[in-house]
Amino acid sequence: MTTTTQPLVQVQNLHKKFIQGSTATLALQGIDLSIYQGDFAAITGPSGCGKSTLLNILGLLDTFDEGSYLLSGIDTRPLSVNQRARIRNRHIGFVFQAFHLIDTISVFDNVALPLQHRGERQSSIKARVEHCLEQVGMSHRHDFYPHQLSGGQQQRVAIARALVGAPELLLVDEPTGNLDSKNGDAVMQLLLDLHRSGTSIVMVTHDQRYSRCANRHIQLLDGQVLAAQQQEVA
Ligand SMILES: Nc1ncnc2c1ncn2[C@@H]1O[C@H](COP(=O)(O)OP(=O)(O)OP(=O)(O)O)[C@@H](O)[C@H]1O
Repeated sequence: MTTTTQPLVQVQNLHKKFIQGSTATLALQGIDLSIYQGDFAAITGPSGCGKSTLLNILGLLDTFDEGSYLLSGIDTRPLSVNQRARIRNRHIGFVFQAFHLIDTISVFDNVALPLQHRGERQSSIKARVEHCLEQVGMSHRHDFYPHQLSGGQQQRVAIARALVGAPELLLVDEPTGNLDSKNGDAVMQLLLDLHRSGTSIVMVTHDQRYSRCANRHIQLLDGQVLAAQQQEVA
């Protein structure tokens, strides 16, 4: 698909430090990065290089110490906690390695949660949740509970939950990390289909097979961008 020149994500000179007791860790040390609408960007790098920290900041789940982060042109730095939560709910979908589904409610209710937080009408929630469950091939399990599903099925439901609010940006952290290769391949195929249908995706992965599926490859090392390049999709 065609990429436009409008950056969805524009990060400049981003720094993040964690203090734990007497130890300070410079997790991000001057990251510059632009993600465009229509991109599928894979972030790779050795353990501890700052991949999840960067993804959490892009998802407004964490803050940074120095630098700037514009999301769709909005300066995220001065936003209040409530404003961040609202933008997250409206513009960003998050998929985690560990799924993070709520075990005490059904598949349908898990997927509906982001729309319920928006206060949408029940009839439109129902239609949208059904559509997203259909999209990830999980309609037949809508009244199951998460613990009654396989890992691959749970990840599909988590993807449906991330998609339900029609986010501009899907952030995906090691989506296949807890899956066997068959389920991992199926989840990756689903992400590729979503990208083809117009979703912009940033994905952290350790798996080279999957990073080759992306059209941009961003390599981190020690909290810095080692290389960022366009690539032919494998
Ligand atoms: N909450 C925290 N408190 C203290 N240090 C942290 C915290 N979160 C991350 N770090 C440190 O920041 C560095 C970057 O961590 P991060 O989780 O971003 O790495 P990563 O590249 O995602 O690693 P992995 O591939 O192993 O998941 C690590 O050295 C980590 O120990």
